[in-house]
Amino acid sequence: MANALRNSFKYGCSGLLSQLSLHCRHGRVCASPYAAVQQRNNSSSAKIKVDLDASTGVAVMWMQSPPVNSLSLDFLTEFAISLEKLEMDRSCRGLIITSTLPKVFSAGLDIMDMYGKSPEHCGEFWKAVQEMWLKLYGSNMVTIAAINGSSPAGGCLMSMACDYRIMADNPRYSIGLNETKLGIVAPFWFKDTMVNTVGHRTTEIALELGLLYTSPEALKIGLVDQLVPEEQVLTTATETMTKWLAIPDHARQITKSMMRKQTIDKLLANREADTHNFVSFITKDSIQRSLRMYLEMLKKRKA
Ligand SMILES: CCCCCC/C=C\CC(=O)SCCNC(=O)CCNC(=O)[C@H](O)C(C)(C)COP(=O)(O)OP(=O)(O)OC[C@H]1O[C@@H](n2cnc3c(N)ncnc32)[C@H](O)[C@@H]1OP(=O)(O)O
Repeated sequence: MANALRNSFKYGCSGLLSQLSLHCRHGRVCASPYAAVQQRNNSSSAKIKVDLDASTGVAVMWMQSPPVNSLSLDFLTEFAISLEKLEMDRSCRGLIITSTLPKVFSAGLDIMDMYGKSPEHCGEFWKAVQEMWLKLYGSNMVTIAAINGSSPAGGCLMSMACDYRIMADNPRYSIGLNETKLGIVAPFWFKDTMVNTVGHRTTEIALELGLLYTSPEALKIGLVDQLVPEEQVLTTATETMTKWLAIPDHARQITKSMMRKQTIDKLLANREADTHNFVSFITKDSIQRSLRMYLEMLKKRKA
């Protein structure tokens, strides 16, 4: 199944499901009758569960991949397929992303998918990371990250790709792009997404030092938009969604596109080179050593 889904990446942004779709009025993509039948049911797969409330048009995507919702190739494949299904479903206007796991929203990219793997695997993995970001950052839906735990690196990228971020008010939870701490470098589109969120100077300091911010610090720099007690993260996201959905879709979507298109187009124009760059960087012996040391550090910290 995962292989079949992954093959859909061959078609770029318009994947397997998009081939079943028709273009509707107002440029909104809608599903074929076949796909619509599929989408009305709430779907659940191994790592992601989606609950779509037909009465409100709001879907909640639960990340449920223990121990830490790391973004593995399989996870990213399921994520992209779930997102694409919702995108094509005319009844769905809003998406809330959250985690079923205690303490962790997402630990970011799965380090095991970058460590000791072939260049072919690394290339496939990176394309899936790009696809996740392209789909989420460019989504027509209102997207809200309900961050109910730590969200480093790729988890922070996923949150920043949403329209609004609500985080649990708990100083034990952290969020940020900490790549340099692993001895790796956030690519330009991670950097651009953060610049668009918190500004150039804050991003410069954050990226060079690989800073992880506690939730109060993240609010202060604007990396998240709101802090609430942990048990209220999802309800607040649902209330916030109602406000966003009160805005006519077409006006909000065009505005979103105006704000984000340039950043998206930059990756679209450089996708191959970006993939090549990642593969040649990540497979270097020195980088592999850094990743091994980081994995050992994670294990030691636990012991
Ligand atoms: C041109 C080159 C471009 C390169 C660009 C790369 C871009 C992005 C990079 C990333 O996203 S790299 C991932 C960075 N992520 C992190 O640094 C997070 C590391 N993890 C943590 O800090 C903690 O695990 C946590 C998320 C705060 C949760 O803490 P907790 O105490 O609840 O859990 P742990 O005991 O630490 O972990 C449990 C278990 O999961 C393993 N693990 C944790 N994170 C990852 C991960 N990202 N990938 C794979 N595995 C992970 C951890 O090692 C533990 O494993 P076991 O010891 O149980 O086997």
